[in-house]
Amino acid sequence: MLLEGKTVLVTGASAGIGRAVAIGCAAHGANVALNFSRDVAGANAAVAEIEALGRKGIAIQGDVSDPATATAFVAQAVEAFGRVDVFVNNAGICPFHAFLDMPVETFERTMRVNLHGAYFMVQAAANQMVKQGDGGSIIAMSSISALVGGEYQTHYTPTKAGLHSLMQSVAIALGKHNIRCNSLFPGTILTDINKDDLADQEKRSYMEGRIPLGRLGQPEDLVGPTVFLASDLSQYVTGASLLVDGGAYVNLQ
Ligand SMILES: NC(=O)C1=CN([C@@H]2O[C@H](COP(=O)(O)OP(=O)(O)OC[C@H]3O[C@@H](n4cnc5c(N)ncnc54)[C@H](OP(=O)(O)O)[C@@H]3O)[C@@H](O)[C@H]2O)C=CC1
Ligand SMILES: C[C@H](O)[C@@H]1OC(=O)[C@H](O)[C@@H]1O
Repeated sequence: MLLEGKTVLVTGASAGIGRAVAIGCAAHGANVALNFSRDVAGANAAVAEIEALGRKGIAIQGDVSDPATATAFVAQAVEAFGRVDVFVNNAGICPFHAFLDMPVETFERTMRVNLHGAYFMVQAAANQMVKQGDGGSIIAMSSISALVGGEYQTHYTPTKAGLHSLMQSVAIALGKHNIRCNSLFPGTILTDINKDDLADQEKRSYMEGRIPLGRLGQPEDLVGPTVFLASDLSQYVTGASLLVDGGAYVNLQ
Protein backbone atom coordinates (compact mmCIF):
# COMPACT_ATOMS: atom_id res chain seq x y z
CA MET A 1 0.00 0.00 0.00
CA LEU A 2 1.38 3.36 -1.07
CA LEU A 3 0.33 5.29 2.06
CA GLU A 4 0.61 2.53 4.68
CA GLY A 5 1.13 4.00 8.15
CA LYS A 6 0.91 7.59 6.96
CA THR A 7 -1.32 10.29 8.42
CA VAL A 8 -3.10 12.43 5.83
CA LEU A 9 -4.96 15.67 6.59
CA VAL A 10 -7.55 16.94 4.09
CA THR A 11 -9.43 20.24 4.30
CA GLY A 12 -12.97 20.53 2.96
CA ALA A 13 -13.51 16.79 3.09
CA SER A 14 -17.21 16.49 3.91
CA ALA A 15 -18.14 16.39 0.21
CA GLY A 16 -16.87 16.36 -3.36
CA ILE A 17 -13.20 16.07 -4.21
CA GLY A 18 -11.97 16.34 -0.61
CA ARG A 19 -14.18 13.52 0.53
CA ALA A 20 -13.15 11.27 -2.37
CA VAL A 21 -9.49 12.01 -1.77
CA ALA A 22 -9.78 11.36 1.98
CA ILE A 23 -11.42 7.98 1.41
CA GLY A 24 -9.02 7.20 -1.45
CA CYS A 25 -5.99 7.85 0.78
CA ALA A 26 -7.49 5.52 3.40
CA ALA A 27 -7.92 2.85 0.73
CA HIS A 28 -4.18 3.18 0.12
CA GLY A 29 -3.39 2.64 3.82
CA ALA A 30 -3.54 6.07 5.47
CA ASN A 31 -5.28 7.28 8.60
CA VAL A 32 -7.09 10.48 7.73
CA ALA A 33 -8.11 13.67 9.56
CA LEU A 34 -10.84 15.63 7.80
CA ASN A 35 -11.61 19.30 8.12
CA PHE A 36 -15.04 20.64 7.16
CA SER A 37 -17.04 23.74 8.05
CA ARG A 38 -20.78 22.96 8.02
CA ASP A 39 -21.77 19.52 6.76
CA VAL A 40 -21.56 17.38 9.92
CA ALA A 41 -23.46 14.47 8.34
CA GLY A 42 -21.20 14.43 5.28
CA ALA A 43 -18.05 14.52 7.40
CA ASN A 44 -19.28 11.72 9.66
CA ALA A 45 -20.25 9.61 6.64
CA ALA A 46 -16.75 10.05 5.22
CA VAL A 47 -15.22 8.96 8.54
CA ALA A 48 -17.49 5.89 8.54
CA GLU A 49 -16.24 4.95 5.05
CA ILE A 50 -12.64 5.36 6.17
CA GLU A 51 -13.25 3.14 9.20
CA ALA A 52 -14.97 0.55 7.01
CA LEU A 53 -11.68 0.31 5.13
CA GLY A 54 -9.95 -0.61 8.41
CA ARG A 55 -8.26 2.80 8.86
CA LYS A 56 -8.71 5.51 11.45
CA GLY A 57 -10.62 8.67 10.62
CA ILE A 58 -11.51 11.81 12.50
CA ALA A 59 -13.65 14.79 11.47
CA ILE A 60 -12.72 18.19 12.87
CA GLN A 61 -15.02 21.15 12.29
CA GLY A 62 -13.65 24.60 11.49
CA ASP A 63 -13.94 27.40 8.95
CA VAL A 64 -10.60 27.67 7.13
CA SER A 65 -11.07 31.42 6.64
CA ASP A 66 -10.27 31.81 10.35
CA PRO A 67 -6.49 31.47 10.85
CA ALA A 68 -7.11 29.88 14.27
CA THR A 69 -8.77 26.91 12.51
CA ALA A 70 -5.43 25.93 10.98
CA THR A 71 -3.47 25.50 14.21
CA ALA A 72 -6.46 23.82 15.87
CA PHE A 73 -6.90 21.34 12.99
CA VAL A 74 -3.26 20.32 12.96
CA ALA A 75 -3.08 20.12 16.78
CA GLN A 76 -6.19 17.92 17.00
CA ALA A 77 -5.00 15.67 14.17
CA VAL A 78 -1.64 15.23 15.91
CA GLU A 79 -3.41 14.49 19.17
CA ALA A 80 -5.42 11.77 17.40
CA PHE A 81 -2.76 10.22 15.16
CA GLY A 82 0.59 11.47 16.46
CA ARG A 83 1.91 13.15 13.31
CA VAL A 84 1.24 14.71 9.90
CA ASP A 85 2.80 13.13 6.80
CA VAL A 86 0.60 14.55 4.07
CA PHE A 87 -1.47 17.72 3.96
CA VAL A 88 -4.07 18.24 1.22
CA ASN A 89 -5.36 21.81 0.98
CA ASN A 90 -8.69 21.26 -0.73
CA ALA A 91 -11.38 23.46 0.89
CA GLY A 92 -12.72 25.99 -1.57
CA ILE A 93 -15.76 27.88 -2.79
CA CYS A 94 -16.78 29.29 -6.16
CA PRO A 95 -19.91 31.46 -5.93
CA PHE A 96 -20.33 32.25 -9.64
CA HIS A 97 -20.98 35.97 -10.21
CA ALA A 98 -20.51 38.62 -12.91
CA PHE A 99 -17.49 40.93 -12.67
CA LEU A 100 -18.97 44.42 -12.99
CA ASP A 101 -21.23 44.13 -9.95
CA MET A 102 -19.24 41.66 -7.86
CA PRO A 103 -20.29 42.18 -4.22
CA VAL A 104 -17.35 43.09 -2.02
CA GLU A 105 -18.38 40.37 0.46
CA THR A 106 -18.36 37.67 -2.23
CA PHE A 107 -14.91 38.71 -3.43
CA GLU A 108 -13.49 38.89 0.09
CA ARG A 109 -15.07 35.62 1.25
CA THR A 110 -13.70 33.74 -1.76
CA MET A 111 -10.21 35.14 -1.12
CA ARG A 112 -10.37 34.33 2.58
CA VAL A 113 -11.54 30.75 2.16
CA ASN A 114 -9.53 29.74 -0.91
CA LEU A 115 -6.29 31.64 -0.45
CA HIS A 116 -5.89 33.09 3.04
CA GLY A 117 -7.22 29.85 4.51
CA ALA A 118 -4.75 27.85 2.44
CA TYR A 119 -1.84 30.02 3.55
CA PHE A 120 -2.44 29.47 7.25
CA MET A 121 -3.33 25.79 6.86
CA VAL A 122 -0.19 25.07 4.86
CA GLN A 123 1.89 27.02 7.37
CA ALA A 124 0.46 25.07 10.32
CA ALA A 125 0.98 21.70 8.59
CA ALA A 126 4.50 22.65 7.52
CA ASN A 127 5.48 23.68 11.06
CA GLN A 128 4.38 20.26 12.32
CA MET A 129 6.30 18.47 9.56
CA VAL A 130 9.44 20.50 10.30
CA LYS A 131 9.10 19.61 13.98
CA GLN A 132 8.86 15.91 13.10
CA GLY A 133 12.06 16.25 11.06
CA ASP A 134 11.45 13.62 8.40
CA GLY A 135 9.84 15.44 5.51
CA GLY A 136 6.34 15.38 4.15
CA SER A 137 4.09 16.16 1.22
CA ILE A 138 1.80 19.17 0.78
CA ILE A 139 -0.74 19.11 -2.04
CA ALA A 140 -2.91 22.05 -3.12
CA MET A 141 -6.18 21.51 -4.97
CA SER A 142 -5.63 24.38 -7.37
CA SER A 143 -7.37 24.23 -10.74
CA ILE A 144 -7.18 24.44 -14.50
CA SER A 145 -8.48 27.91 -13.56
CA ALA A 146 -4.95 28.80 -12.45
CA LEU A 147 -4.14 28.82 -16.17
CA VAL A 148 -7.31 30.10 -17.84
CA GLY A 149 -10.09 32.55 -17.00
CA GLY A 150 -13.83 32.34 -16.39
CA GLU A 151 -16.34 35.13 -17.02
CA TYR A 152 -18.16 34.49 -13.73
CA GLN A 153 -15.03 33.50 -11.81
CA THR A 154 -13.03 36.76 -11.65
CA HIS A 155 -12.84 36.48 -7.87
CA TYR A 156 -12.08 32.73 -7.98
CA THR A 157 -9.44 32.18 -10.66
CA PRO A 158 -6.92 34.49 -8.93
CA THR A 159 -7.22 32.33 -5.79
CA LYS A 160 -6.35 29.22 -7.81
CA ALA A 161 -3.38 30.90 -9.50
CA GLY A 162 -2.37 32.22 -6.08
CA LEU A 163 -2.58 28.77 -4.57
CA HIS A 164 -0.20 27.35 -7.15
CA SER A 165 2.12 30.31 -6.65
CA LEU A 166 2.05 29.56 -2.91
CA MET A 167 3.07 25.95 -3.64
CA GLN A 168 5.96 27.14 -5.79
CA SER A 169 7.28 29.45 -3.07
CA VAL A 170 6.83 27.04 -0.19
CA ALA A 171 8.48 24.31 -2.28
CA ILE A 172 11.58 26.50 -2.09
CA ALA A 173 11.12 27.44 1.57
CA LEU A 174 10.55 23.83 2.67
CA GLY A 175 12.83 21.89 0.33
CA LYS A 176 15.61 21.90 2.93
CA HIS A 177 13.23 19.98 5.19
CA ASN A 178 12.41 17.45 2.46
CA ILE A 179 8.83 18.69 2.41
CA ARG A 180 7.50 18.52 -1.15
CA CYS A 181 4.81 20.97 -2.27
CA ASN A 182 2.78 20.44 -5.43
CA SER A 183 -0.50 21.48 -7.07
CA LEU A 184 -3.24 19.53 -8.73
CA PHE A 185 -5.17 21.30 -11.50
CA PRO A 186 -8.59 19.62 -11.80
CA GLY A 187 -10.69 20.50 -14.83
CA THR A 188 -14.47 20.41 -14.48
CA ILE A 189 -15.36 17.82 -11.85
CA LEU A 190 -19.00 17.09 -11.06
CA THR A 191 -19.62 18.24 -7.47
CA ASP A 192 -21.90 20.58 -5.54
CA ILE A 193 -19.62 23.52 -6.38
CA ASN A 194 -20.83 23.59 -9.99
CA LYS A 195 -24.20 21.83 -9.76
CA ASP A 196 -26.17 25.02 -10.45
CA ASP A 197 -23.78 26.25 -13.12
CA LEU A 198 -23.92 22.94 -15.01
CA ALA A 199 -27.71 22.74 -14.71
CA ASP A 200 -27.54 24.96 -17.82
CA GLN A 201 -27.58 22.15 -20.43
CA GLU A 202 -26.06 24.34 -23.11
CA LYS A 203 -23.08 25.13 -20.92
CA ARG A 204 -22.74 21.53 -19.79
CA SER A 205 -22.70 20.26 -23.38
CA TYR A 206 -20.13 22.90 -24.32
CA MET A 207 -17.87 21.87 -21.42
CA GLU A 208 -18.25 18.18 -22.27
CA GLY A 209 -17.46 18.91 -25.91
CA ARG A 210 -14.13 20.46 -24.93
CA ILE A 211 -12.86 17.30 -23.26
CA PRO A 212 -10.86 14.86 -25.42
CA LEU A 213 -11.56 12.01 -22.98
CA GLY A 214 -15.26 12.62 -23.61
CA ARG A 215 -16.69 13.17 -20.13
CA LEU A 216 -16.71 15.57 -17.22
CA GLY A 217 -14.63 14.51 -14.23
CA GLN A 218 -15.73 12.66 -11.10
CA PRO A 219 -14.25 13.37 -7.63
CA GLU A 220 -12.62 9.91 -7.70
CA ASP A 221 -10.53 11.02 -10.71
CA LEU A 222 -8.44 13.04 -8.27
CA VAL A 223 -7.57 10.08 -6.03
CA GLY A 224 -4.76 8.55 -8.10
CA PRO A 225 -2.97 11.87 -8.72
CA THR A 226 -3.27 12.78 -5.02
CA VAL A 227 -1.94 9.41 -3.85
CA PHE A 228 0.95 9.73 -6.32
CA LEU A 229 1.94 13.16 -4.97
CA ALA A 230 1.41 12.00 -1.38
CA SER A 231 3.54 8.89 -1.74
CA ASP A 232 7.23 8.22 -2.18
CA LEU A 233 6.56 7.48 -5.86
CA SER A 234 6.91 11.25 -6.31
CA GLN A 235 9.93 11.63 -4.00
CA TYR A 236 11.77 13.98 -6.43
CA VAL A 237 8.70 16.01 -7.46
CA THR A 238 8.24 19.44 -5.88
CA GLY A 239 6.95 22.80 -7.10
CA ALA A 240 5.12 20.96 -9.86
CA SER A 241 1.56 20.95 -11.13
CA LEU A 242 -0.52 18.21 -12.71
CA LEU A 243 -3.60 18.85 -14.86
CA VAL A 244 -6.40 16.37 -14.16
CA ASP A 245 -8.86 17.60 -16.77
CA GLY A 246 -9.44 14.87 -19.37
CA GLY A 247 -7.37 16.98 -21.77
CA ALA A 248 -9.63 20.06 -21.72
CA TYR A 249 -6.78 22.56 -21.37
CA VAL A 250 -4.91 21.55 -24.51
CA ASN A 251 -8.04 21.35 -26.68
CA LEU A 252 -7.92 24.62 -28.59
CA GLN A 253 -9.21 23.26 -31.90
N1 LIG B 1 -15.36 20.73 -8.93
C1 LIG B 1 -14.54 21.27 -9.81
O1 LIG B 1 -14.83 21.33 -11.02
C2 LIG B 1 -13.23 21.80 -9.38
C3 LIG B 1 -12.91 22.03 -8.06
N2 LIG B 1 -11.68 22.53 -7.73
C4 LIG B 1 -11.32 22.78 -6.35
O2 LIG B 1 -11.46 21.60 -5.59
C5 LIG B 1 -11.78 21.93 -4.24
C6 LIG B 1 -12.97 21.11 -3.79
O3 LIG B 1 -14.08 21.48 -4.59
P1 LIG B 1 -15.36 20.56 -4.80
O4 LIG B 1 -15.15 19.24 -4.19
O5 LIG B 1 -15.71 20.65 -6.21
O6 LIG B 1 -16.43 21.40 -3.97
P2 LIG B 1 -17.64 20.95 -3.01
O7 LIG B 1 -18.49 22.15 -2.90
O8 LIG B 1 -18.23 19.67 -3.46
O9 LIG B 1 -16.91 20.68 -1.62
C7 LIG B 1 -16.29 21.73 -0.94
C8 LIG B 1 -15.78 21.24 0.39
O10 LIG B 1 -15.11 22.34 1.01
C9 LIG B 1 -15.67 22.54 2.29
N3 LIG B 1 -15.63 23.96 2.65
C10 LIG B 1 -16.21 25.00 2.01
N4 LIG B 1 -15.94 26.14 2.65
C11 LIG B 1 -15.19 25.80 3.72
C12 LIG B 1 -14.61 26.54 4.77
N5 LIG B 1 -14.75 27.87 4.86
N6 LIG B 1 -13.88 25.87 5.71
C13 LIG B 1 -13.75 24.54 5.64
N7 LIG B 1 -14.29 23.77 4.66
C14 LIG B 1 -14.99 24.41 3.72
C15 LIG B 1 -17.09 22.01 2.22
O11 LIG B 1 -17.50 21.62 3.52
P3 LIG B 1 -18.77 22.21 4.26
O12 LIG B 1 -19.95 22.04 3.33
O13 LIG B 1 -18.85 21.35 5.49
O14 LIG B 1 -18.49 23.63 4.53
C16 LIG B 1 -16.88 20.80 1.31
O15 LIG B 1 -16.45 19.70 2.07
C17 LIG B 1 -12.01 23.44 -4.21
O16 LIG B 1 -10.86 24.09 -3.74
C18 LIG B 1 -12.24 23.79 -5.67
O17 LIG B 1 -11.85 25.11 -5.97
C19 LIG B 1 -10.74 22.80 -8.66
C20 LIG B 1 -11.01 22.60 -9.97
C21 LIG B 1 -12.27 22.10 -10.43
C1 LIG C 1 -16.47 25.35 -10.09
C2 LIG C 1 -16.12 25.24 -11.53
O1 LIG C 1 -17.02 24.43 -12.20
C3 LIG C 1 -14.80 24.60 -11.69
O2 LIG C 1 -13.89 25.16 -10.79
C4 LIG C 1 -12.72 25.15 -11.34
O3 LIG C 1 -11.72 25.45 -10.76
C5 LIG C 1 -12.80 24.67 -12.75
O4 LIG C 1 -12.06 25.46 -13.58
C6 LIG C 1 -14.22 24.76 -13.06
O5 LIG C 1 -14.52 26.04 -13.59
